[in-house]
Amino acid sequence: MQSKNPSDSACIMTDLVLPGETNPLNNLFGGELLARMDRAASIAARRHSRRIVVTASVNHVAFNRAVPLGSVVTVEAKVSRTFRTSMEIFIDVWIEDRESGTKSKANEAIYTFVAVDETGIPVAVPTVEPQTELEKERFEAALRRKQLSLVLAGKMKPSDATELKALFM
Ligand SMILES: CC(=O)SCCNC(=O)CCNC(=O)[C@H](O)C(C)(C)COP(=O)(O)OP(=O)(O)OC[C@H]1O[C@@H](n2cnc3c(N)ncnc32)[C@H](O)[C@@H]1OP(=O)(O)O
Repeated sequence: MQSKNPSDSACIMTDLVLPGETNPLNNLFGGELLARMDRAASIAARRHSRRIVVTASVNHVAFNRAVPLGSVVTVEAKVSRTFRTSMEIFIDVWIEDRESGTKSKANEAIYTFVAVDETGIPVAVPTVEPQTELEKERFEAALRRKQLSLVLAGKMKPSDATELKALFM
């Protein structure tokens, strides 16, 4: 299977924050942002694998900044690393200043998707070749994050998490 670049499958979705999508403080509701990120990430995973993909895990979400009503929000999802059947997707969320048009980072998240066949059985995906410094950094740290996610899900024994153990030794 031929390796792909993260930019080959990147998904960039830009949309407004409307009144039905906000909390009592008139900021974007967290669940709405999670759904937008899930959609963008699933498109990137599907483009990369050209398969049916399912969300296996939400590994990390940081709601660092509130996103006010009326904001123009850009959700950018890229494959950061692949394993046999799973893909780690990194999502950056940006808000656009109305007057200057400058984009500033509001939030980020990391999701894991698995490619499956028509019966839901996991299938192999192409590898990814990071190109930029940021893509390389994210690629390098992804195995650690995968092991942490598997340990937290009870799917890996902490004693088998070699990359995690290496952090503390
Ligand atoms: C329930 C919902 O509605 S959630 C929203 C939509 N998502 C879904 O419906 C997915 C439901 N879940 C599933 O279908 C299955 O659990 C699957 C396909 C995600 C995984 O199936 P499993 O039988 O666990 O398969 P398997 O053990 O082979 O794991 C497949 C891959 O997922 C990875 N994986 C599974 N769980 C996790 C996790 N919590 N974190 C990180 N990776 C994980 C495995 O490490 C493996 O990766 P690899 O092949 O790249 O090494």
